[in-house]
Amino acid sequence: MAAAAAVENAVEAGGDLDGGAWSTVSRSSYSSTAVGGGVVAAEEVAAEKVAEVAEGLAGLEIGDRRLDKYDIPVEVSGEGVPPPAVGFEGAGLVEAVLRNVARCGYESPTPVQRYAIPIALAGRDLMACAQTGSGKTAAFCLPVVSGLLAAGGSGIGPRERSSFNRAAAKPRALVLAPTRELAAQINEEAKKFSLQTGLRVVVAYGGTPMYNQLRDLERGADILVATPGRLVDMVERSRLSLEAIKYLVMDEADRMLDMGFEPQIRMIVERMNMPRKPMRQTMLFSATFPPEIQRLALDFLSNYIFITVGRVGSSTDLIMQKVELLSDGEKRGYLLDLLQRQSVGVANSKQPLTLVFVETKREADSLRYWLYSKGFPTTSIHGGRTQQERESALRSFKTGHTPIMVATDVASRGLDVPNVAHVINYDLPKSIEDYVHRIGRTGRAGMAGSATAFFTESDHSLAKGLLELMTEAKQDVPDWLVQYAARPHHGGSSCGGRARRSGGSGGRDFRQGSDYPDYTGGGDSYSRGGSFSGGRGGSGRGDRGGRGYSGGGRGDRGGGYSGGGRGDRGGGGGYSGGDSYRGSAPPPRYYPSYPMGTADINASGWN
Ligand SMILES: Nc1ncnc2c1ncn2[C@@H]1O[C@H](COP(=O)(O)OP(=O)(O)OP(=O)(O)O)[C@@H](O)[C@H]1O
Repeated sequence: MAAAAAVENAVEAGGDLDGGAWSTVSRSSYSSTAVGGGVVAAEEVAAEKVAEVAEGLAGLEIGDRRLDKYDIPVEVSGEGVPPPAVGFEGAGLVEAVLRNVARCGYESPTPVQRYAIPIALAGRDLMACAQTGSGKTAAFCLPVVSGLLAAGGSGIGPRERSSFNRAAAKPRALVLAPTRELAAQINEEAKKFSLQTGLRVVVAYGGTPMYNQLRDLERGADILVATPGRLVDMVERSRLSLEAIKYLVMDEADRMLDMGFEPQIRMIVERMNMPRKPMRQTMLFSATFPPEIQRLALDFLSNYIFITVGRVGSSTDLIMQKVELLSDGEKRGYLLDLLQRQSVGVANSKQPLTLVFVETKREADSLRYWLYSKGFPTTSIHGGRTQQERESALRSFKTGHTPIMVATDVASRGLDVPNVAHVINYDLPKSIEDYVHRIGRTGRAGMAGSATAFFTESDHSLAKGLLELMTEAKQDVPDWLVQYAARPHHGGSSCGGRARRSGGSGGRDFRQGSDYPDYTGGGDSYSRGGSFSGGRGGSGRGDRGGRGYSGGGRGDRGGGYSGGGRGDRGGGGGYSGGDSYRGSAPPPRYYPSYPMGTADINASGWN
């Protein structure tokens, strides 16, 4: 185990090395050990199931982009909604930004971009919910960059922030993200879209010395991308002022507003010197938006427009989802077999990029060493590693040096690693939202991907959510999952029933629920798309017909699903299905479990 760790450390240390670090343990030796070394009792696992999963993976056309897969219904609600853009040229972006869009090779906008860009350029607040990998980053970056350029000038000239006077930097746009890696990634994207515009994009996140980031800020910042903790620190040291903020964006907004981050977000937005909400423009983006979070977000938004691409929290059908019923004792053997089989038939027995999610930091390390000892080049990313180790691990994974990465939820949101072929939920997450984000690390930007979940008895409370999600994404659902979903479950920490509320009242914008008193009910609400025609009740799914799935066109949003209940949350309910809030009592707050099973957000690695 120690030897494996030493080897991997050497690899990670040289994540971007040429073959140097690898000369100690060659890739081919891994492969041959892996293939020949199926020492763990493969007979303990259902071999034919493994073969089926591996086969499915082999059949994926990973290199074949299908951006049309995102052409699914878009619903927009709110007052005075600007019409969607047809192409980037007609979206109202300034010329310099259009040039950068072309440099990125984007030919046409994805649906969330088509709708969000004109709304953002019109100066409207926005809550946008679109599937993982569907281009939300550009959907907020492009209008922000364009808007800043159109407004002219730079927020702060370098002279004002020389290291002599140490005046606080005053960015005009702030993008908040929950993890350091995601902040770094958004920073890179924003830089691409700001190329040759004169705008400066600066990033600030924890885990690294502040000194360099402060130096960078002092040189001027038009757009600041930050994690909340580091941002608060910089403001408190008077090195950063939020008084000039015109644009506030929260990426992974439901995570930013959940119990872990909400206090920091409130401090940043409400108690520092940021302009009040009608004076700034606020935009929230995520692939999932539980209604209780939508409600909470009202504090930050002003007369906003709500966009949803597909259903709130849905997953793209670019991802082939499988779920396997296992006992805890079977997991390792099954995983090993799966990994061995997925490299069979691939040139040099090379492993496709595979992300394995586990629940704890400890399990991440343990599994990483174990896989290493079995001959698989594996790295890990979790909050217990130093930032340098985390970045090195991510690099090593991206470049394929260690094509298997064991991760906790620190890697579940936002990370855009091209060509991740397979996401394995070795441990299922506590909530279906986290599941949606995790599997969304594959099947991005129109590429196909595969996701396998190891379901054990203790995941019972997630069954209903999984069933609904997989059914909606037109996946094959095993009978045992249907049975689990039908059985009542008690207690447990999962919130599987929470997330997959179907639109009992038909609306996904929670303002359309009957208990939202301030909403006039007016405004423009319309939907586009329509590829949901036919629903799912019929074709091949009749076996579940008696289970309350109404199917049938778009009515499937409102009908069949019973909602899942909130009993597991102890609050006793209030939700009766649908995204609308129906209880008369104040809503229970959304208290998700922390990614690493700790209540300390810093220790968890989320910031
Ligand atoms: N219009 C476009 N044409 C082609 N590729 C695009 C377009 N817009 C975005 N992409 C690419 O799609 C990939 C996914 O985009 P992005 O990371 O913004 O997704 P996302 O919706 O934020 O996902 P997540 O919910 O996981 O954070 C990126 O590699 C990005 O470069």
